[in-house]
Amino acid sequence: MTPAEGQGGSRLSRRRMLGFGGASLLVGAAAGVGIERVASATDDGKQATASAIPFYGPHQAGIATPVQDRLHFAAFDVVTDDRAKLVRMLKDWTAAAAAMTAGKPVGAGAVGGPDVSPPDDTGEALGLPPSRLTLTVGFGPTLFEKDGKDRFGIKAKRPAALVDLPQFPGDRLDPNRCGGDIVVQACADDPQVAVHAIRNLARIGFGVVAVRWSQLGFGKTSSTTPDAQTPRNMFGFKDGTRNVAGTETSALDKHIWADKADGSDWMAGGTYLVARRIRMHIETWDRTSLGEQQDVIGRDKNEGAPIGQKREHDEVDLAKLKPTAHVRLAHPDSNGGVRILRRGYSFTDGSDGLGRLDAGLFFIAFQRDPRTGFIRIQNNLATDAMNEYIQHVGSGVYACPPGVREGGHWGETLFG
Ligand SMILES: C=CC1=C(C)c2cc3[nH]c(cc4nc(cc5[nH]c(cc1n2)c(C)c5CCC(=O)O)C(CCC(=O)O)=C4C)c(C)c3C=C
Ligand SMILES: [Fe+2]
Repeated sequence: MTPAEGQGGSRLSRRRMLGFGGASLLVGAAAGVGIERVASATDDGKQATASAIPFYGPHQAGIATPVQDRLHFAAFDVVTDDRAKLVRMLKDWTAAAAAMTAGKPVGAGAVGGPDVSPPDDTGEALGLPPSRLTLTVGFGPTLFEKDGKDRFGIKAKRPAALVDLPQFPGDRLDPNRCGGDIVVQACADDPQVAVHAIRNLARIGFGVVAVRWSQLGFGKTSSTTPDAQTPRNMFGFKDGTRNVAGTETSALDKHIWADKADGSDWMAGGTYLVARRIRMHIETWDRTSLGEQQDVIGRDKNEGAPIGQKREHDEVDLAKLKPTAHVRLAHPDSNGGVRILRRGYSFTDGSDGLGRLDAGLFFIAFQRDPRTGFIRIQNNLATDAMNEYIQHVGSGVYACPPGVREGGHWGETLFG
């Protein structure tokens, strides 16, 4: 396997057609058509090019990147014990991810190939711009060891920070919405682009991985761009006011990016992702008075200002908030100064059979170490007044490796 094979989308696809879906004939012609279509699709409008987020770099995109409108988050189980097959798939995923984030189809494309084989790309993103698609990969604790078995010879490389999350008071976790060996976070401004990306990765991974659970999200509940208008969550409050901004380089280095000094060389430049599916009891909240809602959050509902202040971005005066206010308990000053980068989305999956909206927050946070980040804060939230209105029902923790260099692939620092 040469580096070029591992990286170049079209060259890789020509050799790996079977892996992408069975097409192996007339590949040169098919690839030609695919590339031409890509060119016309992206040349049509300047916006298409402008809306591509670079895939390669020192850190993975989709973390400090300005938050996109939509999410498709998928956790996969690895269904083989064959390390070579897993690495092969990660290389194929990388080539596909690099293509899709640039607005190009997977492999030889969706059309123009041989009639007798399924196309490399499923086609629903044909003609759509990149839509700022980012694909971010993470590795769960079970990739390193599952049922006492070191399936891929990487047990010794499990970072100390990749701890299993403890059971928190009030958790009602559904095992079918927890864990996973590998996770992919797809974010884009167009839901079709995000869904297309996950669908094609799942298809490429057939026989190596299987989707364990997934989550769609809309209405971002965080901001990594403080100048932009802060979005609102399903409780109607501005969410993401105080977050780590993508431009805060020193805060990112201190609180988000892992370092060699943390003990795992292969994770330097990476980070740890904690995901929680949090059901919000909307009907109960909607019967709660405005004053009580504001006391629960610790901010006013209109402006988003901290209680006792006037403007959204005014400093929080913790003493002015109720001791059980969410913002007071989550604030860095209540948690040893730690900061996390929140990147969650709202979800609604219709109603729950009892007439209640099945809705909530798909909480995603990136941090340098979950022990001092999410776990510390979540423990402090044990007395949060908001707990009466929410329930954690899904969970996962994953090590997100550093970004991919051109010619490299996802998992290179771990498996290389
Ligand atoms: C363990 C971490 C956190 C969980 C879980 C969590 C759930 C959660 N949060 C809201 C709504 C808001 N959170 C806000 C601020 C905020 N929340 C966390 C952490 C968790 N939230 C932090 C670290 C902060 C920032 C604290 C600070 O520095 O001031 C806010 C206020 C606006 C903002 O600053 O973003 C809201 C609103 C919900 C609804 C929820 C679970 C469903
Ligand atoms: Fe919060």
